[in-house]
Amino acid sequence: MSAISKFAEHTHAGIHLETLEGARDPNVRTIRINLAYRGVVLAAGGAKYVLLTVMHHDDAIAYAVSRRFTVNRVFGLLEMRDQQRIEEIEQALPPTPAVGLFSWVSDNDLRRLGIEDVLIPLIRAVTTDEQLASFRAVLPTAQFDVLTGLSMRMTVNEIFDELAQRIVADIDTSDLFTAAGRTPERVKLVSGPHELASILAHPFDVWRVFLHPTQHDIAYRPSYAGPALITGSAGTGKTVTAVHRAVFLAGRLPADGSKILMTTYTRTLADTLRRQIDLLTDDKVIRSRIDVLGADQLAHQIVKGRREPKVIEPEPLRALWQAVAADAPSYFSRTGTLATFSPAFLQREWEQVILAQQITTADGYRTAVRRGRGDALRADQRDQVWAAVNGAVARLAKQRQSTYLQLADEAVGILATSGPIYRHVIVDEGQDLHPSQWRLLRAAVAPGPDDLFLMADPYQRIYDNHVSLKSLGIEVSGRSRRLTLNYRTTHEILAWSIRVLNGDSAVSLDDTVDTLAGYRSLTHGRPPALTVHRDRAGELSKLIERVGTWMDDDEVEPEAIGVAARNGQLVKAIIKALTDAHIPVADEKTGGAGVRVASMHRLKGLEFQCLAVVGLDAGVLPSAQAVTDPAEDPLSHRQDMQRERCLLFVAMTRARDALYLSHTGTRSSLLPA
Ligand SMILES: Nc1ncnc2c1ncn2[C@@H]1O[C@H](COP(=O)(O)OP(=O)(O)OP(=O)(O)O)[C@@H](O)[C@H]1O
Repeated sequence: MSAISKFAEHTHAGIHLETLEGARDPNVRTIRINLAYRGVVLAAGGAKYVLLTVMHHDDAIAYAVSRRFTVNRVFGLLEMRDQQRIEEIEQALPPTPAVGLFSWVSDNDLRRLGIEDVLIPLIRAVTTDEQLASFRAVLPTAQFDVLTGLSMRMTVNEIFDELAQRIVADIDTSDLFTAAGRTPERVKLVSGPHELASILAHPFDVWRVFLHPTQHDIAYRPSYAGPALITGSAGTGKTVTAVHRAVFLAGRLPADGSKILMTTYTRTLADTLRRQIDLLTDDKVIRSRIDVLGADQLAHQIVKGRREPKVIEPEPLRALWQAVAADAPSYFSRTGTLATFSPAFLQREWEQVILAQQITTADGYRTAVRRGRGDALRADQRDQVWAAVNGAVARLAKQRQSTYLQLADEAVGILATSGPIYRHVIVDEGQDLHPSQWRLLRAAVAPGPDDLFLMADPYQRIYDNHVSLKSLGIEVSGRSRRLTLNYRTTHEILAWSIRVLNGDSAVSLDDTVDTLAGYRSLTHGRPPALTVHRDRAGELSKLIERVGTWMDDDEVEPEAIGVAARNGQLVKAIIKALTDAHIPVADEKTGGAGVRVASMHRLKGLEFQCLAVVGLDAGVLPSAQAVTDPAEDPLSHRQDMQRERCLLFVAMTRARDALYLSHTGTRSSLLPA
């Protein structure tokens, strides 16, 4: 800070900078920080300077001498390459192989995608993915990105479409400073020492400062004419992008009390969002304009303005449906046996058909379309279901209790008279919201430009809610964007996780079939480890060993370690085993810090440096309780299985650097071979 301040004070800043002999780039200089350290600086023209890095003296000189900066002819970006290393590699190159990794792409197509001419011979020599990966540190990032996409067999056109919005006309390739401004993922132009200090205060939260161009374009677009939908699979920075948008929009709000709502699936996730907003801005005015609430909290808060709502807890609710199902009449099933409706079936029918479509009469239910609800019901069965559901609703009313979905419906009614309460609504984890919650969000903001900004990943749908936004009056057509680069997980972990999805396709909230094309990670690491055990005790003792190694040998903080299992019983057993082994376990209730042990569902939206997913036995995953018997209803069975696969996918993609998997006895059929 003091070196930079001194530098800024002097009008003839250039005099503090030293040029270097033998530098690959004439514009690179170094600046003294103290006796031990030097900064490397790029003179970008017109008395503008870019601080590239700060290193020990000798390292700084070596860095400064080797790097070269150019302006990309297609995208106008400021790019850096390790010219010295490239020259060394080129000298050692064998003759261009007949079949290289990129033989199928013409030189012209490479150029069209922004690859520099000088790099083409090097690229032609690449024959394997590993070789390409080893070039990561020497090639300009954006060009390396393109090559990774090609190596994954994305077509030239697919990549071009991703990049098309970034093409710039009339580029002056000698104007480094303008190019720096076009490169927000690498360069941050600061207004002064205060902004610089706030950046240096959180060096590990790189996303606060540098967004990927697609993320940046999405988050900082001046305006969307209406609701916008951003999809992207796990770890592609949806939350980060949403947080940037929230702060950007909050900065533009008039000072008339207008507010932004940022909402997500649960209260815990809302807490995470709140922390991220606090990291991005310390401006109290901006902060005060953003409400962060879980979707249920929002419904509760609005109803609370009118009356004191009493929400039924999950356990009594389950008991209530059990009682209702026990009283319901029996019927002959498709296989000719006498059957009764299960409590889970009745509850799902209520939530997924009746509440979802706001059906209020028996006649309405008799003719309702039961999209995604498996086997058809005969008219007499529908009357039975209707009577049973009405029984449950009447019991709830008698107890003066409501479910959160009922509160959401009530809140919509309240807003219909009071009018919208937010200027913008931003939604994270949108794939799991219920139609009642969507109606509430729709009612919370007046239709118009920038009303709804929605983030969702249909491959991470782990509840039953399949929503068509259009049918709920939320039209996103022409305003959908996709994020494809995974910033969290290594290539090795991601490859395993994707295989769990088994090639299933998922329908997005805008009714299109989502695809994982181009979904990729740029970092590499160890492949996931999978261990098998004879009994649970053995499995848990290996888990303790694993967690111990992460903490002791790899020096990972306990809070950066997660352990996931499919059910609550296993979670309890793991907590006990870790506690007995004197490993600190996080406790949400007391706020105690430690390793986070939770069900797969509860890890949604979070991330861990090291993650263990245990108890992946055939009898545990898929969960028998959560999957309909195929003989009873094949369509529901398929949907339930896909949901279980997504759940495992969500769990595995919480891992950043290390993923450890284990099971006792026969492995789950959902694990890839
Ligand atoms: N541009 C970026 N630069 C650096 N890190 C980033 C960037 N974008 C995202 N990240 C990091 O990648 C990780 C995943 O980001 P984020 O949680 O926003 O993704 P997501 O799409 O919401 O994930 P999920 O759907 O799996 O919850 C986080 O650690 C985040 O800090």
